Amino acid sequence: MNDDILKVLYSTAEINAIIKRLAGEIKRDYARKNPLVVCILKGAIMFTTDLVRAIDDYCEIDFMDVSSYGDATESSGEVKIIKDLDTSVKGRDVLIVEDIVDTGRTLSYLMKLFKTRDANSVKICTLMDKTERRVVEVHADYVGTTVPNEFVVGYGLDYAERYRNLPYIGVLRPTVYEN
Ligand SMILES: O=P(O)(O)OC[C@H]1O[C@H](OP(=O)(O)OP(=O)(O)O)[C@H](O)[C@@H]1O
Ligand code: HPA
Ligand SMILES: [Mg+2]
Repeated sequence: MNDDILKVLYSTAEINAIIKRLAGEIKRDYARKNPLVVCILKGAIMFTTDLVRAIDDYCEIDFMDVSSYGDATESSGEVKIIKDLDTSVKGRDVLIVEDIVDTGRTLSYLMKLFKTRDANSVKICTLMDKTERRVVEVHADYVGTTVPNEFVVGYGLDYAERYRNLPYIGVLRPTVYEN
């Protein structure tokens, strides 16, 4: 295990089991709807690629890159679009895929944006929900698991762009970011 990881919260096998359950729910709810799956870069990259393969049914995939954390463990509060979608969401059933809901600012911003762009429906699928940290109200339709108020990394999630490639989700040793 990486020395900077205090403890593993979810192993690869546990992540896969969560994804199988979520994919089943999504496949049932979106049957014949051809949803537009929107992966929020960069954190949701691993989750999205595994989720859409587990859904194994019609869907289109697009990517949007937004950022509010920079290299910090605290959100700046301001959401910036780094890369917008290539696809129009007008009339589409949009499923936003996120790795984690923390303060809720990113998803609250995206929900409003896609509604003003006249999506037919907008739902959220998040692998993790850190409910204790919520600042802005956000309802996620599909939630993999609720996580404690600790800074987690791996399986797409970073601290200062590191640890995204760990195949598990772990709690980062606070000494890594406190110094
Ligand atoms: O609920 P919030 O407080 O808005 O936090 C959640 C968001 O923060 C992280 O992304 P980040 O902006 O760090 O960019 P990244 O995905 O490229 O790491 C994470 O991937 C979510 O997108
Ligand atoms: O716990 C977290 N880890 C990594 N990125 C994050 N963005 C919001 N919360 C987190
Ligand atoms: Mg993100």
